[in-house]
Amino acid sequence: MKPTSPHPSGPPFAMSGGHVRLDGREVLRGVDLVVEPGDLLAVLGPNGAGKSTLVKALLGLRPLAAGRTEIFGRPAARFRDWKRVGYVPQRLPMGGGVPATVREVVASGRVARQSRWRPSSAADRAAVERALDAVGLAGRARDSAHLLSGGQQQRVLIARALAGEPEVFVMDEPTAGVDAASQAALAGTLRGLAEEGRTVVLVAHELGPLEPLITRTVVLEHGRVADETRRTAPAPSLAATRESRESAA
Ligand SMILES: Nc1ncnc2c1ncn2[C@@H]1O[C@H](COP(=O)(O)OP(=O)(O)OP(=O)(O)O)[C@@H](O)[C@H]1O
Repeated sequence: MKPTSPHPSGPPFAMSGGHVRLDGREVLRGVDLVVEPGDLLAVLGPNGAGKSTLVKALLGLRPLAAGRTEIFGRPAARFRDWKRVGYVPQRLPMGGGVPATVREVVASGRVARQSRWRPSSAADRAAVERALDAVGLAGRARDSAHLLSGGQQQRVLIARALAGEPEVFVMDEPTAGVDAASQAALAGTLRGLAEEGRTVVLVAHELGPLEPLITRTVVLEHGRVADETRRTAPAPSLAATRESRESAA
């Protein structure tokens, strides 16, 4: 994987005063959150607190009723550089379409890097194989993804995001209903991402084996940030980046 961009145009995510209304109910109620490069941030909180809504809003998948949110310095609605962001949804969308193999699902993570003018290359194929290896599914690459266990399907989704080699990962409950082997595989993957200085935002009920890797937690309750803890300082170079940005603001 390539290292994190040395010239980020802004923090991976910055939300200020974020409100989201769903079915007439305020589900997020004035959230301020800046995700710094290199953060391994866990969004915690009880059922219905708004955790999934927060990460979807950070990605621009839930429009804000008030406030603003930016991805790498651009308003989420106008952000286009999706190869910088990898999203791991809660579960594999299994429609009635043709069953895809594990490799095909993972290869779809390269789409933001391809175009009509630049079809699949050796680099794309190598990234897909690395991602399959990283989650321990290289031996299942030809299997139908929908025949795998819930934990293995979760690993396929993580591999799909890894294959895109983004700078920042957003994972919605990657540990929910996942077997111990898949949780351990995820912890190993996160350790590798942390060592590379990648940024991860993940939603979780319980951290389990991920606990020692998390550098920062945000606890949501009733759509507000009820508690925020930084466990580890960001790397000095990243802290310096933030200071210079703050002094420029
Ligand atoms: N599409 C939707 N339309 C209407 N209400 C929604 C929608 N999605 C979520 N909600 C409601 O918004 C609230 C927050 O939901 P959200 O999924 O963000 O919470 P959460 O903290 O992720 O919960 P969980 O831990 O159970 O996944 C809940 O009360 C939920 O019922």
